[in-house]
Amino acid sequence: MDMDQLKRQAAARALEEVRDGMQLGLGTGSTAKHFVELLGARVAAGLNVIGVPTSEATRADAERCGVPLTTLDEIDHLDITVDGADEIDPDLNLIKGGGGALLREKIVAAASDRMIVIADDTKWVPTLGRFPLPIEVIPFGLGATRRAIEKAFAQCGVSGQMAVRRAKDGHVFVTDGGHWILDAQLGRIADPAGLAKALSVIPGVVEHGLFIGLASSAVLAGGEGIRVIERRKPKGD
Ligand SMILES: O=C[C@H](O)[C@H](O)[C@H](O)COP(=O)(O)O
Repeated sequence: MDMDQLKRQAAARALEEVRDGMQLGLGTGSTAKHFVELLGARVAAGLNVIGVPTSEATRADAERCGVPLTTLDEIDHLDITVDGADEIDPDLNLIKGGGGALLREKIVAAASDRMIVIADDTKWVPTLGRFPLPIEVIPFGLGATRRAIEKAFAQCGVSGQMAVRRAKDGHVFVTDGGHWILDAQLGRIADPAGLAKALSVIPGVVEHGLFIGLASSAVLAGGEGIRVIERRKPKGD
């Protein structure tokens, strides 16, 4: 079975958790796109839900698939967010942002009662850090922000190359919020919660791709079937 089929299977399993009347966060990326498509088919068949997209790409997909949309200004909470991830560790801490949507994804996940992460099982890692950590930054004063990030890395016992993300055409990648992304090749992040805290207080850092204590469960699709892993600690811990 190819990777895309596995992603679709994970998305289909998460869809089983969706009930009529729910308010949903709609993730971004190739796996979340499957969820939006499958959800659209259920909406066409009469399911009544409303979604908040985590990117302009997902907004376009949801509109194409006929999923009704709203915003976090119009509703006060979400029942479930379904989103992909770049890495998932056994505590269900995540690295996200490979597609550049980490800021809106984190806002939406934090506003949700539950976050279900959907992925093929290659995303499951014993320790986060193999995937470059995306850090969304304000272009102004980037040199100072980089130095502060490097200091935070040293304090947290990690190090590695950091580069401004570029789009395929060579131009600097600009997020939906108008910011830039630094991708940091850290290799192994022994204390993701500590690093998340250290990065969050740096002026110029808008958000980072460490999602700590936000995922409630992970649906992992692999050659041997689907595994659902529930988070042991309560949300927010
Ligand atoms: O910014 C992008 C998101 O965090 C994605 O959820 C993440 O990159 C995983 O994407 P994919 O399902 O395409 O591997």
